[in-house]
Parts: sequence; structure tokens; C-alpha cells
Amino acid sequence: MSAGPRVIAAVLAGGVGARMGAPSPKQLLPLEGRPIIEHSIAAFEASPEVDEIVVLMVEEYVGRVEDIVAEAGFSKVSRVLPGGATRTDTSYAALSAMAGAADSDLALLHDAARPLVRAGTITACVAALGAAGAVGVAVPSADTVVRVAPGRTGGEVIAQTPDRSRLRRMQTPQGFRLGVARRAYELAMADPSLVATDDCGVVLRYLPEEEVRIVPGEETNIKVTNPGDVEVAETLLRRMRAHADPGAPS
Ligand SMILES: Nc1ccn([C@@H]2O[C@H](COP(=O)(O)OP(=O)(O)OP(=O)(O)O)[C@@H](O)[C@H]2O)c(=O)n1
Ligand SMILES: C[C@](O)(CO)[C@H](O)COP(=O)(O)O
Repeated sequence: MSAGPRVIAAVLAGGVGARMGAPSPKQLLPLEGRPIIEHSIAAFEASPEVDEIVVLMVEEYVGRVEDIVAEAGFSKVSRVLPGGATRTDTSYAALSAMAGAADSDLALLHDAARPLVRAGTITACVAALGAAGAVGVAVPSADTVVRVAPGRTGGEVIAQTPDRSRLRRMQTPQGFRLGVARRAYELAMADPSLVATDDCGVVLRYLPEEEVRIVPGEETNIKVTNPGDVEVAETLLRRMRAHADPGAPS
């Protein structure tokens, strides 16, 4: 149990995994013999900073995840609830599930599709929330990233090559003082033009006065997205275990 604010993690698993193209949501695919979502929940279950976990799952598979939670003996999981139509809707549902918590408590929102998150990354997020209302895990980009525009004669052309040294690729967890996340999401959900691909982006857009801190992440914290990513994740997990890495996923 942590001292100070209560820390509630939400494992976001409301997506159907269209890009993976598997018959069931990708978070149920086996990774070294256990469903991907079980690895993701296990990381927060094992984290000494985390007090409670809520899981948001595609509605028709809620019962399946309840079984996974019971069989794994995850004692911190308080509820498995249906996710929303978009990731942003699922994040909002997660925050709504935390209605009983104080504004000063902390929420960590994590993609179920990132089963390789390390213990140290969760610890670093919670520590950073001591000095900031919003934090996001991110890694530098090894590739040059460009902004594109439609070409004059069709196709795409490069419109801008931003300074790579200032670019980061966002991962999860992304953590918030609950009061900050609640205010941002209230504004976001009332905005008919809302477009968001992560939760830090919602805070940045709707609470521009709020500093969103970056916590350095790990290249291994991949988001299982496309066919082949499960094999990549298995290779990474085996390597982390083989190196007896103390912060490696279980
Ligand atoms: N309505 C949604 C959509 C996504 N997610 C979750 O957000 C994470 C990152 O999303 P992504 O990798 O895009 O998952 P999917 O939406 O399932 O994939 P796709 O876009 O290929 O359908 C995943 O853990 C996913 O389950 C969610 O909780 N609710
Ligand atoms: C939140 C996220 O993982 C940060 O990189 C990412 O934006 C999720 O995007 P997705 O399209 O929902 O996979």
C-alpha cells in the first residue's frame, strides 16, 4: 500500500484490435502462455505504488476477463467494466469508475496492449506526479518524423520536418492527479470536435495551463498492434527474463 494519495490504475482493454485481425480482441491473445491482458494487469498488481486496479474490457468479454482475474488471484482488481466505443470513451469510463476517489488521488491509464511495461516505469510515473498534475511516458524517436500534406498532383508530400531532438513517441502509462483528468475530460467530452489519440493530449488541449511532464520510457514497452507484434513481444519478454532483469514483467 502506498502512503499519501491513493493510486488507481486503469487497464484500458476496450478495443477490438482491428489492425491485428484476430478472431477475438488482441488483448486476449496468448503471450508466453498467458493472455496479453493478464501480463498488463500483473504489472500493476505487482507495483507497490498501486492500490487499486480497474479494467475496462470490450463488453462481450467482461466475463472472460473476470475469470482471468480470479484465476490469477489479482487482489487489487476491484472491477471489470465495459469499455467505450473509442479509446477516449474508455478513458472517460475509467475516470467515471473512480468517482469515489478524491481529486488529489492519482490515476494511471495504461493500454492493455502494452504488456511489457516495467515496474520502474510505473514507479517513475507515480514519483513524477508528486510535482506535476499530468505525466506521460515517452521515448525519443530513432527515425526522422515528418508532417505530410496532400500533393499538388495527388499522393502525399512532406510539409514539414520537425526537429527530431524535440520529438518523443508517447507510451503508457499516462498518469494524472484525478482532479486534473476530471476537469480535462469534462471539457473534452462536451466538445463535439474532440479528436484525441492519448490522454496527455486531452489534458494539453483542454487545460493548456497544466504542465504535462515527460517520464522517460523504454523501447521494450511496445504496443501490440499489428500481426507479428505478439512474436516480437515474446522475444522481448524472453530476453528480459533471461537477463534476470529485476524490473522485467513476470
Ligand atoms: N474503444 C477502445 C479502443 C482502444 N482501447 C484500448 O486502448 C489501447 C490502445 O489502442 P489500440 O492499440 O489502438 O487497440 P485497438 O483499438 O484494439 O486496435 P485497433 O485500432 O487496431 O482496432 C488498447 O489496449 C485498447 O484495448 C480501449 O480501451 N477502448
Ligand atoms: C495512447 C497511445 O498508446 C500512445 O502512443 C496511443 O496513442 C494509442 O493509440 P491507438 O490508436 O489507440 O493504438
